Amino acid sequence: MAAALQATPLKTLAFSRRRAGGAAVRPRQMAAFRCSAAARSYNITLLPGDGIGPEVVAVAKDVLSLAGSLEGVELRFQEKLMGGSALDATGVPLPDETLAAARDSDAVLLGAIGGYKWDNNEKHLKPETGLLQLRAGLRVFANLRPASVLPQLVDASTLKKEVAEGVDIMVVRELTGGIYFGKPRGFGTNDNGEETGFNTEVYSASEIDRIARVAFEVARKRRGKLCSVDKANVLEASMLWRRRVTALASEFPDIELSHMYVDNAAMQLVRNPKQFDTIVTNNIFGDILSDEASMITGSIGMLPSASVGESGPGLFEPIHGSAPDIAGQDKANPLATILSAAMLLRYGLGEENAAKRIEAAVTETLDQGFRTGDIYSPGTTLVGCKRMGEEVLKTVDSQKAVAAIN
Ligand SMILES: NC(=O)c1ccc[n+]([C@@H]2O[C@H](COP(=O)([O-])OP(=O)(O)OC[C@H]3O[C@@H](n4cnc5c(N)ncnc54)[C@H](O)[C@@H]3O)[C@@H](O)[C@H]2O)c1
Ligand SMILES: CC(C)[C@H](C(=O)O)[C@@H](O)C(=O)O
Ligand SMILES: [Mg+2]
Repeated sequence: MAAALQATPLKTLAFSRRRAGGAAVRPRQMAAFRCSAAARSYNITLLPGDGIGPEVVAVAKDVLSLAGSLEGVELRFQEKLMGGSALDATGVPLPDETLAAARDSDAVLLGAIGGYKWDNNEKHLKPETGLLQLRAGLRVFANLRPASVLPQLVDASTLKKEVAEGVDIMVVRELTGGIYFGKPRGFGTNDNGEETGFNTEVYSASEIDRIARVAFEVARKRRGKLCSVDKANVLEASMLWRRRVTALASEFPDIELSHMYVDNAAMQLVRNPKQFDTIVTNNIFGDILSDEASMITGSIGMLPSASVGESGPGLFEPIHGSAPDIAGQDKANPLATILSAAMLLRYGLGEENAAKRIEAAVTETLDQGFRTGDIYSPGTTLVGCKRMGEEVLKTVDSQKAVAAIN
């Protein structure tokens, strides 16, 4: 396992805006092989999805493309159906063709899926089921969700300035196990003849070990603190989780490991978020806590994510959903998707300089005062999704972006 980790981007996962840079990044071996003939060139599968997904992916694609070309990287894009739009066109939320294209590419950028129209579909015909199938199909078990409060956005946080300022958390969420995938699940009838619905939270020791190892490695490249979040006072799956994580700690003596129950963690995140560095947790707790952490940073529209496995392409997506309430109105904040594109370059392709260009362009655009509605505060300039994208595009080649590389 340790050897396998070294041959993959997992070894390099240590995203922190403050500490970004300098880390040796190994691109996918296949990607490196493919690009040996020409300059560096990669195949990217775009899955715009539903709602605001196509709006934010269109903007992020342009930024990704420009940052790549400025660094001598050719990115070839192919767009595939996914989620509700795939259901409408093909009858399934993840067509075989989409999964095959994703598997065969060097990295995948997803917008978001879902919407009112499909909310009452049967489970196998839900857009969300397609997303779970995609994550499982790509075997991307480690989901990194960085929540950092940028100085420009302290005022957008719902927390007091002194609480939010300087927060820099990495949530490492297990993504292909737990209650999302456990069996048995379904609907039934109890002894009273009443209808029931049930799911199973189940983790094997090896599933826990592999995500915990990733988290220890991530913590090692950050501030050396790892908090494992569980519900070991009640749930057997969490009891095993805590035992395995504790046992692994002896391999990482330099990491300060702590454990916290998830209900307390939810409370501590808004009481004193600065106490956290790296958090490792299961699939469902990670889903919930990362949405909560996103609000500390100002908006869910700011949080990117990277999902990676032991081999194969990574999946990069904002943590937010399809936001049907604002879809089609050019109101969505594209920065989470743009920052996901930066994670794609760094962790998916090993193109650190292009990633830094994008991150610098985002901070520069915020410095210039441009804000979408979700992060707006008085004195700043309110813009829509497209305009925000244009402003970021203009700064990908700015002096600040170039300085970020050198
Ligand atoms: N990865 C995904 O594709 C994903 C993630 C979460 C939810 N979903 C799906 O999305 C649909 C809507 O779910 P939801 O409403 O619970 O969550 P959501 O994240 O779509 O929206 C929650 C709130 O945040 C706002 N918001 C989200 N992203 C934003 C952005 N980029 N800019 C500005 N505001 C933003 C929305 O307007 C809404 O008020 C559901 O079908 C759900 O299953 C998909
Ligand atoms: C849409 C849903 C399946 C998904 C999840 O629960 O993982 C979403 O909430 C997310 O955070 O990516
Ligand atoms: Mg979620």
